[in-house]
Amino acid sequence: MQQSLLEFQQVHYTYPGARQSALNGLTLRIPAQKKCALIGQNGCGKTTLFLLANGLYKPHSGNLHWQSKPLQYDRKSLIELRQKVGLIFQDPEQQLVASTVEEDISYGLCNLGLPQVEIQQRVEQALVEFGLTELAERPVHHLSLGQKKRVSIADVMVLKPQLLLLDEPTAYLDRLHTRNLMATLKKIHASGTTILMATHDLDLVYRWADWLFVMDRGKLILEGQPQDVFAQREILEELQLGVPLIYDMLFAEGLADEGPVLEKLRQRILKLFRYF
Ligand SMILES: Nc1ncnc2c1ncn2[C@@H]1O[C@H](COP(=O)(O)OP(=O)(O)OP(=O)(O)O)[C@@H](O)[C@H]1O
Repeated sequence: MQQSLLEFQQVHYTYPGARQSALNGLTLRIPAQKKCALIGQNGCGKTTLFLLANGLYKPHSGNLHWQSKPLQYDRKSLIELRQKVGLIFQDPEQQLVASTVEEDISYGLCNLGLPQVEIQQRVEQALVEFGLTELAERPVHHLSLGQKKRVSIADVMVLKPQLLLLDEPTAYLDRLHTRNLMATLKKIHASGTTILMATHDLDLVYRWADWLFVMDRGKLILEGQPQDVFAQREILEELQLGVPLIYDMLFAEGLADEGPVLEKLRQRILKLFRYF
């Protein structure tokens, strides 16, 4: 069995004052080294899962394990956990805290109390890696959304997390910025980081992910390789999620069971989107 980084076991979480649970017995393992996608209707609990994954919230019942060890919620353990699990919010405004790009990227490192020389080195490296050198002195509120997104990724990646969580990272991004973001994620994954991305873009899931989770009403409903999950069209239609365009076309042409046809098309699509 593949090693898991983070595991949810029968996790329940209900927001204060809410009548229904946001997570309702969620059991899910995030496999190490994978590019995982998480899909589900609005309100099914994706963001809540992320907030529990990096210890911002604590389960009301059930457990979370990091590399088979139960999460601890004392201050020191949470600081350690947040170094290992980086969370990028959908809206970068929620994440940017300092006045300039450079200060923003150094913020998390300063909180760790690292020596100034190391902070400087890591910030400079992150500025180069994420194409932000020319924006280093710029006030963060003067940046475009795509640039803010890059800064928010740099803020998290400078801490060298093992697991990167992205909540709808392509929301509000145009085609060019989506492409740039996916190229950045490719590099991040190649450097050994496991990624879990929540998204509503099924075509992107099909092209990018190598493992897919489907949630409904606070629970995991399906998981597997995207092609196996998307083949379960009836369940996905029942959940009102649909399937990627390629599956829609194949089903319409009655070719969905033609494994070789599907594989040929898959290879063609992956070739067209090599940067993914
Ligand atoms: N701060 C909050 N207080 C009360 N209820 C909340 C709060 N945040 C989320 N919820 C509820 O918890 C449930 C899960 O919400 P969550 O944001 O995790 O869903 P999601 O799958 O991320 O949705 P989306 O796709 O719209 O981002 C929803 O019913 C939502 O209304």
